[in-house]
Amino acid sequence: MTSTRIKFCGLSRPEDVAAAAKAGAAYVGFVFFPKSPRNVSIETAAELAAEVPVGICKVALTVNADNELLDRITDTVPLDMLQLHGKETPERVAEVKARYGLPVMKAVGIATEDDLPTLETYVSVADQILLDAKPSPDDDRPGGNGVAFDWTLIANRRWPVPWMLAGGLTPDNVAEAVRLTGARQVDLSSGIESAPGVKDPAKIAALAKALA
Ligand SMILES: O=C(O)c1ccccc1N[C@@H]1O[C@H](COP(=O)(O)O)[C@@H](O)[C@H]1O
Repeated sequence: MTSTRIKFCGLSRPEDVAAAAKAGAAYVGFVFFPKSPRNVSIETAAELAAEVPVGICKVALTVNADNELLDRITDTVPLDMLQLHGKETPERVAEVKARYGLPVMKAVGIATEDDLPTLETYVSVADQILLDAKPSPDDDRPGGNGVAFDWTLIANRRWPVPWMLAGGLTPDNVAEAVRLTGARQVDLSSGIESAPGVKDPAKIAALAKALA
């Protein structure tokens, strides 16, 4: 069993949940963002969440969600964490955390050294931070694009809250990413798919093997 904690994100079918659990998932993520090929309805997410074994953290990923959407999600889906993957400010992160009483993970896009100070603005309000590749202006979603950032930018950097590495990770590159960055947690979505939005059980198993 790997010591690296894995988040399998963008699950949309019961068999995805089963494959992630079998591979030793620490977290599973459900995407609530209509522009994503991984978008699930609140009802589907509730059904999937009910299948998640005890001990695996169930995460709802939203992008600039308002309270009305977050109310509906949290009223219906049994969750353990909220992942904010948009342009939410530190004040909004604090507001969401207080309103829902759930741990919050804030995603921050990284492209160059200049993006690193942004991380510091969230460490006092977020329970975890997630370092993802910064989307390009042409991307119609802020994550799940299968793009990696330059991992050497964060080699030997540490933050006072738990953090997760994301962006373009695959079974083929995840071990090197962990070695270079020292990440103890990784988050994958498109790298474990056979087509956009379709999780591949063989890639999920290969990912776990790559970190074993
Ligand atoms: O997965 C999506 O479609 C998505 C949509 C909007 C925001 C974030 C999204 N995914 C998250 O992005 C990172 C990196 O994904 P990938 O492995 O490069 O495909 C990860 O945290 C996903 O959960």
